[in-house]
Amino acid sequence: MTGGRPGWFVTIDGPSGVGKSTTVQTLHDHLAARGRPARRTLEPTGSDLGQFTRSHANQIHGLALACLVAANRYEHIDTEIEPALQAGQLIISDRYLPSTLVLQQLDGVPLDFLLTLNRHVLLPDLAVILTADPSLIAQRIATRGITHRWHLDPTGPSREVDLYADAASHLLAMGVEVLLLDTSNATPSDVARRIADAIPALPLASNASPTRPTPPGNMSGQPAQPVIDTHVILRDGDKILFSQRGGPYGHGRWHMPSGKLDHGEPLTDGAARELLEETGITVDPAHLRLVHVVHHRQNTQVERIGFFFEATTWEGIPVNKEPDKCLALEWFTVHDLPNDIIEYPQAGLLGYLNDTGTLAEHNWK
Ligand SMILES: Nc1ncnc2c1ncn2[C@@H]1O[C@H](COP(=O)(O)OP(=O)(O)OP(=O)(O)O)[C@@H](O)[C@H]1O
Ligand SMILES: Cc1cn([C@H]2C[C@H](O)[C@@H](COP(=O)(O)O)O2)c(=O)[nH]c1=O
Repeated sequence: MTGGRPGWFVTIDGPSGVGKSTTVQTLHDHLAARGRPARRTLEPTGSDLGQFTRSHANQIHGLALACLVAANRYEHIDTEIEPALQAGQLIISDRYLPSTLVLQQLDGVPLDFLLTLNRHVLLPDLAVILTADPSLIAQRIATRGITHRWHLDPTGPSREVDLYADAASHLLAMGVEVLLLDTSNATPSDVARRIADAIPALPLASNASPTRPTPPGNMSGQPAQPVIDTHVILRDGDKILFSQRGGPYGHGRWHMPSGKLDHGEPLTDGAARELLEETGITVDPAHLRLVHVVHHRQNTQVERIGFFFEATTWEGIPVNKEPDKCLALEWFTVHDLPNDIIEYPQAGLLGYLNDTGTLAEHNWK
C-alpha cells in the first residue's frame, strides 16, 4: 500500500514512437505471467472528451490543447485512476503528466502554466520515462508509421529526448519515484522486466483477501519515511527574508531559505548550510533557535517534517546564489508578508509569528 491508498499507479511516458504502447502491452502480459494482474489505461482516454482530444490533437494547438488534455486527465483521475487505486488495483497508464510537460512545451506553452494547470493531478507511485537514441526513435517511427503531427518533425526525437529528461527532474523534485530507461539496446521484454522489478510486491486487490484488515485513517501500517527539511527565518528587525521559487514546485511563489537535511548532518548544521548555499549569509548553527515544526503531507506518497529556525544574529548581505532555482530574494516586514507563500512553509511561519505552539500538522485532513 502506498501513502494511504491500497493500489499502485505506474505511468509510462517517453518520446513519440519510442515504444510506450508496446511496453505497456508487454508489461501487462509480463505481470500477468508473474501472477500480478494490472489494469491498463491511456491518455487521452476513451471517454467522449478523451476521444475528442485525441481526434483533434493535430488541429488544436498550444494552450487550447494543453487545457483539453488537462481536463481529460482530471476526468481520468476521477472516473478511473482513483477508483482503481481505492480498489487496490495496479494501474498502468500509457502517457500521463510527463507527456504534457514535453508535448505542450514543444507546442509553445510555458512550463509554469503547465505545472499550474496540472497542480492537482494525482502523482504516480512510479513514473517510467522511456528514452532511446534519437536516430533509433526515428527508425521506430518510420517502421511503425506516422500517426500524428508529433512524428513529422525530424528534430522531434532529439528535442523530446531532452525535454523528457527535464520532465524526469521535475517529477523527482515533486517527490515522485522516476525510472528513466534507455531502450536503445533493450527488447520490449527486457524493458517490461525492468519495470516489473521496480513495482513492489504488494498485495493487490485481485489477489488480496477481501477481509484484509484496513489500517485506520491514512495509515499504511508501514514505517513513515519523511523527508526532513530545514527552514530559516532570517530576521532583520521586523523584516524576514523570503525567496521566490524558480523551480517546478511552487514556481513564482515565496518561502524562506530551506532545503533537505543531508544524511549524517545535525539539523542546525543543515539549516546553516542551506542558508549559506542559497543566500551567502553565514549563521553560527548555535545561533539558530528552533521555533516551529511542521509535519506536512505533500501528497499520498510523500510526507515531510520541516524544522523552522529563527536567526537573529548572522553575517553577510543576501545574494541570490542559486538563480536557476530562485527568482528573487526579498525582505518583507511581518506586517506585510508576500501574498503567495507556499502553504507548507506558511504553516511554519504562521505558527512562529502567531505563537500557536510548536507543532503544526499540515494537509492531513
Ligand atoms: N524496445 C524496443 N526495441 C525496438 N523496437 C521497439 C521497442 N519498443 C517498441 N518498438 C517498436 O517501435 C515502434 C513504436 O512503438 P510504439 O507504437 O509502442 O511507440 P509509442 O511510444 O507508443 O508511439 P506513439 O508515441 O506514437 O504513441 C513499434 O514498431 C514497436 O514495435
Ligand atoms: C497525454 C497527452 C497526449 N497528447 C496528444 C499527443 C497525441 O496527439 C495524442 C496521443 O497519441 P499516442 O497514440 O499516445 O501517441 O495525444 C498531448 O498532446 N499531451 C498529452 O499530455
